Amino acid sequence: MTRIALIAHDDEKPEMIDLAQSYEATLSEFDLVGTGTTSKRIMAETDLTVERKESGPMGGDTQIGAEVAEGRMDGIVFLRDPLTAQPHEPDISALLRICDVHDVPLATTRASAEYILEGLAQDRADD
Ligand SMILES: O=C(CO)COP(=O)(O)O
Repeated sequence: MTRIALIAHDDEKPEMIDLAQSYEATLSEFDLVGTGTTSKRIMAETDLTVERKESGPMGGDTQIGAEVAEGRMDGIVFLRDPLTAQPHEPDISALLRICDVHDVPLATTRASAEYILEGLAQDRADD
């Protein structure tokens, strides 16, 4: 099953919720995983089930990066806050890097996320 990760920094969580609500039917066909607070918010505000990892600053990005390294992840939506420094910046950089290494689709904006979700849904329909 197509497995994707949903991650959003605090300022981007409203955008992530809006994306999850807009694409709820599509996302419901996927196996979803996310960082702690992002997952909790999505589950509170949609009917989606998201496997909860640790919160980002506590290692959630690293856990998701490990799944990328293991070849378990088909795509990542990571809505980053480009204007606020994060204490776990090394973890964030590592996640972006490991997606590059394994050529896993990674969206860091709403517009690119929509392309990835639609592309993965199309791949699924073609299977
Ligand atoms: O910090 C994050 C990603 O780097 C997101 O973590 P939360 O979803 O727990 O807020």
